[in-house]
Amino acid sequence: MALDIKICGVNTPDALDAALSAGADLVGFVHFPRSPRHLAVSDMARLAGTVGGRAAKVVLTVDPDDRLLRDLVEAVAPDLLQLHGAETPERVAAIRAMFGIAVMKVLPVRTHADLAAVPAFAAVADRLLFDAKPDPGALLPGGNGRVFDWQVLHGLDPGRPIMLSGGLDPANVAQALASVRLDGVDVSSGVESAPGIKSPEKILAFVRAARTAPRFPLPVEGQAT
Ligand SMILES: O=C(O)c1ccccc1N[C@@H]1O[C@H](COP(=O)(O)O)[C@@H](O)[C@H]1O
Repeated sequence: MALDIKICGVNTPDALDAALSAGADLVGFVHFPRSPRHLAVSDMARLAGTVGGRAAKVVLTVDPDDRLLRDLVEAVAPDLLQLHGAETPERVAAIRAMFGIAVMKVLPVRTHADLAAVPAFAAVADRLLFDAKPDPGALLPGGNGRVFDWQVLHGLDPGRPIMLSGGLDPANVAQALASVRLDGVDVSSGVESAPGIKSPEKILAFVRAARTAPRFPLPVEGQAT
């Protein structure tokens, strides 16, 4: 499967240009007022309206109510809804049914025990995104630049595309892709020069590093492919 590369927290035309010209497959727009990447519905609609089919549009929300989702869906016409809160499998299924839009559920991970809910979410979500679990009381549920032990995902096969996020950057994304089987990678703070300020150079370096990385499982030396 081709690798999906998502640049998230895109909040300006320059950041969007950088992500699109670097060749990102998905661009993420955050609606979460505490985030330095937050976009109001109308600002998101304006920015997302310029994507023009060059990448999939992802709207990120945290425990959204139906009203907010309806406003975002009408204004932005996303290709994918990223649910980054404590949404239950029942809520994920309801949102998917209500809007008829693919849903990516985020699962926060620190240890193997955090994967217990994978089958329940795999049954209702189109994709799963594994992100580093934030510390209790953290201001943001994601976008914290924290890495978790990728080996926790080793051997995981939920029957849905798997994306990885959490502290990825141009320097470590190749290592992540070599470590476990992934269908996609997602980055926000690792391609910024300051919180909420995307760096075009880092975006390009991230996409290049991810595109050229050997992916798990790596070929065994001397073995025919
Ligand atoms: O980016 C944010 O501000 C954010 C706010 C609320 C929920 C999630 C958020 N970001 C997502 O978190 C992961 C990991 O980000 P990072 O690369 O470690 O900075 C990613 O999916 C972001 O889109």
